[in-house]
Amino acid sequence: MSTSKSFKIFALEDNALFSKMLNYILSMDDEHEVVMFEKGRDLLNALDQKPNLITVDYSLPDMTGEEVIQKLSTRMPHVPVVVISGQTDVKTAVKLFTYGVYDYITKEEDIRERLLNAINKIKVNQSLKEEVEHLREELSHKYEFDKSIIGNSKPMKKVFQMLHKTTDNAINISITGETGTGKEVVAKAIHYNSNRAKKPFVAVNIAAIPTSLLESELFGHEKGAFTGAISKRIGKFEEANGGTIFLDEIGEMQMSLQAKLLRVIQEREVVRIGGNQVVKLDVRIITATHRDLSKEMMDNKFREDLYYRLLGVPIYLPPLRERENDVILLAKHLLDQFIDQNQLEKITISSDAKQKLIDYHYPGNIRELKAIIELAAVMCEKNIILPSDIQYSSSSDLEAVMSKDMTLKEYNFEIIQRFLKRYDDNVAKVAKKLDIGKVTIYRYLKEIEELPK
Ligand SMILES: Nc1ncnc2c1ncn2[C@@H]1O[C@H](COP(=O)(O)OP(=O)(O)OP(=O)(O)O)[C@@H](O)[C@H]1O
Repeated sequence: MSTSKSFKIFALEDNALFSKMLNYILSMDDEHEVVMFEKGRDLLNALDQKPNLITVDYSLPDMTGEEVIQKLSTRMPHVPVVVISGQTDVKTAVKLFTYGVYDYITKEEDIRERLLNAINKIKVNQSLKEEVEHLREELSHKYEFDKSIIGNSKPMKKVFQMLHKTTDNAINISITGETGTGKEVVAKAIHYNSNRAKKPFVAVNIAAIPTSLLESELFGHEKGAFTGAISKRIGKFEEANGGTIFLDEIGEMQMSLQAKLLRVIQEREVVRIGGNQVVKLDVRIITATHRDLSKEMMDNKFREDLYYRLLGVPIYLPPLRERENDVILLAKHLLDQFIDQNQLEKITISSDAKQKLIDYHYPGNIRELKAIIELAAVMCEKNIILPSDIQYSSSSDLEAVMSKDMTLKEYNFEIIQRFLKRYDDNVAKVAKKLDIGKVTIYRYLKEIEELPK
C-alpha cells in the first residue's frame, strides 16, 4: 500500500538512546516524516523545509532549549512546538508557554501516549485551520460580483460600477433598497471581493435583537457587567476586527445607542461593557436600510453626525420591477440553484410563463421571485414551468397554498402528490428526490385516503 508522508516532524534531541526511542514513537504513524536533529543550530538552519511540528529537548549541548524556542517563536510562530524535558519544573514550563509552546511533556513512562495525543490534537487543529482557509477561498469565489449578484439591466450595471470602486479601500458603504432587493448579498460580495476577504464578515440585524441586548451584542461585556452577564463575551465589532461588519436595518437603532456607535467609529476602539481594556478596531462598516435615512435624520430619529459617518459610498438597489429583463435572468438562476440543491432533473420555463413573470410587480422583490420559482418547480409537471404553475402572493393561488388556509401538513400532501404524479407513482424515486423515508410517503397516502371525501 502506498503511503504519503504528509506531516513533517522535526525532533531535536541530543541523547542518542532517547533520540532512537523518539524517532520510533514518532514514525509509528505512516503519515509522519521524521527528521532528527542533535543540535539546535542544525534544526534552525533546516527550517526552510517547512516542518508541521517541532519537538524540542529542553537541555541541549550547543544552545539552551529556551534559546531555540525563542528563535522558533519569531521565525515560525505558526508551527506548533512541543517541549520534551527531563525535569518537571513548573516555572520553566510556565515561561515556555509565554513563547507560545503548544505542550510541555516530561520524559516519563507515559511519554508515548502524551506525545501522540498532543500530535493528534495538533493535526485536528491544523486540518480545521486548513478547512477554514479553504472555505474562505471558496466563499470568495462564490461571491465574485457577477456570480453572486445576477443582473444585466441598466440600473444594475450602475450598481456594479459602484461595487468595483469599493474593493481596494476600506471606505464605509451604505446600501438602501426595498426589502428583498439583495442588500445582504451585496454586502457579502463587497467583503469577499475586498482585500479583507480572508478576515471575518459579521452580519448583525439590528431589528432582530432586543434593544436591551443590542449594546452588549455589538460591543461585548465583561463577566458580571450586569445581571445575567455570567461570562465575558466578545462583541460583534471585536469579532469582525480586520474584516467587515454588516449592520442590517441600521434605521431601527435607538438614539442612545447611535451615540455609542458614533463614539466607537470615531475613536476606532471599543471597551466592553463593565470593562476598562481598550480594544483597537480596524473594521469596515457596511450598513443597510429600507428606510429613507435622510428623512429619519430630518425627523430627528437618526443622528446627523452618524449618518454622514456611515454614508461612505451609497449604493441604491433598485426594486426588481425596475430591472427590465433581469427578472428572467434571476428566475433561471434561482431555478438552477433550486434544482441543484434538491438534485432534481432539469426544468425549463415556457415562454408564456416567462411573460407572466415579467408582467408582475414583485413587492417582495427577489426574495418573492425565489419563492415563486421554487413553488413553480415543485408544482410543474413534465419538467416545464407553465403560466399556471406561477402563483403570485397577491393572487389567490399562492395564498391558498402558503397562508392560513393550508396547514404545513396539507402543504406537504400537495408536494408529495405533485411529485408522485411527476414520477408515475414511483414511491422510491419520490422518497429519494424529497429526501424523506418511503414510510412517510405511505403514511401520508394513507392519511389522504382516510380524509372525509
Ligand atoms: N442580484 C441577485 N442575484 C441573485 N440572488 C439575489 C440577488 N439579490 C437578491 N438575491 C437573493 O434574494 C434573497 C433576498 O436577498 P437579501 O436577503 O440580500 O435581501 P435584503 O435586501 O437584504 O432583504 P431585507 O431588506 O428583507 O433584509 C436572497 O435569497 C438572495 O440570495
